[in-house]
Amino acid sequence: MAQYTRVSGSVGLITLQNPPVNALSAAVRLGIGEAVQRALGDQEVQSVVICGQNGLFCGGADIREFGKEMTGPPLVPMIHAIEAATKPVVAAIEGSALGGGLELALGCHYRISHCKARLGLPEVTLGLLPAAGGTQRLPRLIGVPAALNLITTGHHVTAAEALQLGIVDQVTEHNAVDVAVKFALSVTGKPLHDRRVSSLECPAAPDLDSLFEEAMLKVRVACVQAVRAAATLPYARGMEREKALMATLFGSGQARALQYFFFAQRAVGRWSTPGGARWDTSQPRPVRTAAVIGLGTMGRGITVALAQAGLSVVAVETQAKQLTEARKAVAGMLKRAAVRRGTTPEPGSITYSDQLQAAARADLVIEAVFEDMEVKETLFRQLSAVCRPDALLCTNTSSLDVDHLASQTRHPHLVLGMHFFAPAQAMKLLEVVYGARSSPTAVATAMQLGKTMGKVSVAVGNCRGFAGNRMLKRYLEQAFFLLEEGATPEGVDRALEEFGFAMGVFRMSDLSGLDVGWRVRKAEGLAQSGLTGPSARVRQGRRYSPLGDLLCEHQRFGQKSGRGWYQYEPDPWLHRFLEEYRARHGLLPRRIDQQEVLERCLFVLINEGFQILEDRIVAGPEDIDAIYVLGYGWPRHRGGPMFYAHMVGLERVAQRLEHYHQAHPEVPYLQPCGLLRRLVASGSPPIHRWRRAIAGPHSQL
Ligand SMILES: CC(C)(COP(=O)(O)OP(=O)(O)OC[C@H]1O[C@@H](n2cnc3c(N)ncnc32)[C@H](O)[C@@H]1OP(=O)(O)O)[C@@H](O)C(=O)NCCC(=O)NCCSC(=O)C[C@@H](O)CCCCCCCCCCCCC(=O)O
Repeated sequence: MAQYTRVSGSVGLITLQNPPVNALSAAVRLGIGEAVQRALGDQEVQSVVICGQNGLFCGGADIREFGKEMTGPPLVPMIHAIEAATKPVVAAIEGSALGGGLELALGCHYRISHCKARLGLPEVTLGLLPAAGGTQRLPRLIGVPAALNLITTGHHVTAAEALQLGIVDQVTEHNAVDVAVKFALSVTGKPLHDRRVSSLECPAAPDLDSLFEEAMLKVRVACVQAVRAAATLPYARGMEREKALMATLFGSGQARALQYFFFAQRAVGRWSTPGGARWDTSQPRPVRTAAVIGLGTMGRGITVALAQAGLSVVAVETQAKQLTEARKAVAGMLKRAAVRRGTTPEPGSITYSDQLQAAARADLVIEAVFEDMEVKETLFRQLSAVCRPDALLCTNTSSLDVDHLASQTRHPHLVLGMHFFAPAQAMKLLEVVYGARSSPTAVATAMQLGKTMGKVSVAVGNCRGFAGNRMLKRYLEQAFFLLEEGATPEGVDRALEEFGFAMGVFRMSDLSGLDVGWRVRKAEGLAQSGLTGPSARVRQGRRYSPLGDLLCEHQRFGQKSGRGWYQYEPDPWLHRFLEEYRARHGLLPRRIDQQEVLERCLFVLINEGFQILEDRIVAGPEDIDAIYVLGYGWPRHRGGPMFYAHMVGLERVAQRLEHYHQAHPEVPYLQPCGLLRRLVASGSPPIHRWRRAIAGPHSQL
């Protein structure tokens, strides 16, 4: 797992070999330790170079080993042995040096980096801290302020930035290993004491105390405490502190959730459908030219996302005024993004037209017109006539029936949903919605295109609301019911925000606009005005809350109209309105605590997630978790709704749902769904076994 060779006569070359990212697994650590001993014991060898195979230095500790019993030699003494070596050791950094990978490089006496490499200590994003000396060596090398920034944010830096900060000694455009070998020859025999980072004094910085106090407020407390130890304690005591702090983090729920989510985001790429199509047997088609139809907010964002991914984009809008505004808005978005990245915008890849005919030569078309079935039906018929027969026709609908739209075209196997989240140029999530007739190639092509745009694409079956909005509906309804029963928007939002959501459900609803859901409910025949008496709160045989509809009837559409669930000016209207509403319907308000808010809103959403798994709308719990963390603001440090259910315990989730169902029998989906009950009955297997437990006719449940 680490190859040792001698090159250029006197340089021992140690190559980490653990594809795909040369993570520091037990075997790699063992291999490095043995290779270092060999190099130091070899009389012919005067200096050593450490590199990674396949152009990537090292992605850090092997995260898959966390949570299991540690085997193999530990990392910290191995890095100490490298630093203590009496022959110069040079790290040749290509690709990435992250986490333990950078800590290994910091233990070397010199670091040479390829110009395209990225370096960083991202442990904090996994709920950990850099505990292989990272919190002690980096501040000694680049000073406390810069080290604190890198360690507490987990940000990666480019090779040029690393050179400026003093993390690396040289940056090259050539083969970094060749350059490092030459460099190693040139430093043979030079004194090493000043090159051992652990022996350096932390550079003095003014007002360190207030810097630490300020950083403490930004929550990465363990990281800050570890770096403070570097600034105030001798190296050996700092290392003890680093280890003790890491031990408190290691088994924490947050660390487990963040590490789970790291792999979940990657697992969704290995998609499959109940029809048997799979990521590894389906070939994506190349997409060079894409057309976007409809240049409202979503269409503009999608145009930018496609252009930034290097595609030629044909942007079509039939209304002249909207087209002119869109052209300006897109140019502005591209300019701002280029300024942020320090590049120049390339608007040349976008052509604009007011004619659908302009989409005729596109490989793939994404429509983002008004969310109305009739409008979209007509458009799909037109696209089917105008576009190439092999063009993929995609809809950005957030809830309409993809199969129905496919049936309007001549080639239904080439029709898909590509559900972007606003703002489309920035949000990481893409739901790729396959219909009953979508071909595996079509799914693979849309999934690949999402990846090219830098998104996490999740394959989702066609159903009302797909995965994300279908679950959201249950969550929103519970929040409305809680208001009926005595809760306030502030109280519900507070509970959800303390749980970790960036925004509670009512604040989120105000931001996205209450009229959007109202329009959908009207189209579904749910929202009806003027109903009174008990029938006002029952629709289609189930409990229904018309509160959202009533707010819209009072022109309270959220932030866009200045008022929604909140008033953006002093106005006691909403609480009075709720009191009158409860009195009118004979509802006795009661005190609702935070636990009930969380259980009602979150467990019902989780229950719908289990139903979605059971319906085979998605292939596994990771899909739902990726959708909720990346698209709906579920706190990442809680791993996603399905991981949260696993952490809480399936039995408890099922029990609490049952409890609420007994209290509210008119809400059928509070009843634990079949899959959840079967998982509990089969002993609540851990989340990584659910996929297998659910799969196909051979289900173990
Ligand atoms: C490296 C990347 C930038 C590459 O990106 P790319 O897009 O090219 O590829 P993918 O991201 O798709 O990855 C490909 C593939 O590889 C898997 N993978 C990536 N990184 C790792 C990894 N580090 N470990 C394992 N597997 C990895 C990935 O999952 C993909 O496979 P899949 O099957 O899922 O498709 C990019 O991959 C990336 O950013 N990687 C993560 C980088 C990172 O976060 N590194 C930090 C790791 S944590 C770390 O290094 C900790 C160190 O500080 C050392 C700690 C020392 C511990 C000492 C402990 C002492 C304390 C005592 C504790 C007490 C214990 C007790 O009490 O029990």
